[in-house]
Amino acid sequence: MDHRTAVIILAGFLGAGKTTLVNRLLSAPDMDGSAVIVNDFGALNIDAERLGEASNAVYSLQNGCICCSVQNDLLAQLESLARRRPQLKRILIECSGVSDPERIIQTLAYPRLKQLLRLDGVITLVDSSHHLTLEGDYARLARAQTAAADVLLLNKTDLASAAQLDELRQRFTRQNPRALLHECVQAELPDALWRTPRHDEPSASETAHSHAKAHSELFSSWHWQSAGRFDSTRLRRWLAELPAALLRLKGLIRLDNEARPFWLQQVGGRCEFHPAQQNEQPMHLVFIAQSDFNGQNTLINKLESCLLET
Ligand SMILES: Nc1nc2c(ncn2[C@@H]2O[C@H](COP(=O)(O)OP(=O)(O)OP(=O)(O)O)[C@@H](O)[C@H]2O)c(=O)[nH]1
Repeated sequence: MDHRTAVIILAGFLGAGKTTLVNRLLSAPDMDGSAVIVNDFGALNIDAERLGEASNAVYSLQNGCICCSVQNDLLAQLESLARRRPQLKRILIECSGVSDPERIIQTLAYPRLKQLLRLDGVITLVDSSHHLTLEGDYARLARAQTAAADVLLLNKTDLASAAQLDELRQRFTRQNPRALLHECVQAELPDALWRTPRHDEPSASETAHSHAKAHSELFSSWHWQSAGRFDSTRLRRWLAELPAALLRLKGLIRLDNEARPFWLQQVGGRCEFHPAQQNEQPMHLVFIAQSDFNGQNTLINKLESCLLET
């Protein structure tokens, strides 16, 4: 019998629904004895903050990507978790939206981790409404994410057309025929797809991939904080005019006279607010844009003009 702690890697491009899936898995009945490592590319780990509201088994790795700049931190975190908590059943690794999961598979193949951990599977989420619009290096990164998958979750089917779904099915059947394809909304994943191990032991050839381009060449990220609160009408107007080169925006905001803060989520031209738990923190937002985007100052100036006067 294999007594090593199981590891499941959750990957997928920015905003595909990884945190939505982790949230769902955290409330599954047999998730006791599981831990989640959450990586965010930005300087603030919004995903870990959001998940931390639901579970105290969440560990954060931030300010870089676990597939490259904070890969050593991942190795140390995994080793420390497995040694400190040998009774741990499972570790979920939520990659940042810019991670290449093959690099994480490579990390798990290090002998000192391999004796403690076994990789059960790579689940890659795809934003079905947005995936086909990715181009160039962004499309290549998304392709690396889907190529590494044992299970491919076509998420956000509520936002995708029948033609988009058809093209995605054909594309993935061609590109990664060994992956199980599942279509869903809000990352709804049947238990059998994540409870059943699917990944073969990583081999040397499998781990010999090279990185196409450094993340800093593709993405820029910055964060913003304020002790104030927004006028919701002005903020909504600002959100409606965000440039396409801004790939992801998320964080904690306060609106008008509302007592509770909200989690703001913006991706693929869509925006959502979800109530946050009691949170004493000031507003803070993380931005991830294409590296050639140079409108950061204008964007922030306009954002600050949405603040209520104090
Ligand atoms: N309409 C729709 N929205 C969804 C679905 N799944 C997730 N979302 C929304 O998409 C946004 C991004 O979801 P997340 O789960 O945060 O995505 P993520 O992959 O963790 O994002 P990053 O970590 O920033 O890459 C949130 O506003 C979700 O509520 C879906 O099936 N349909």
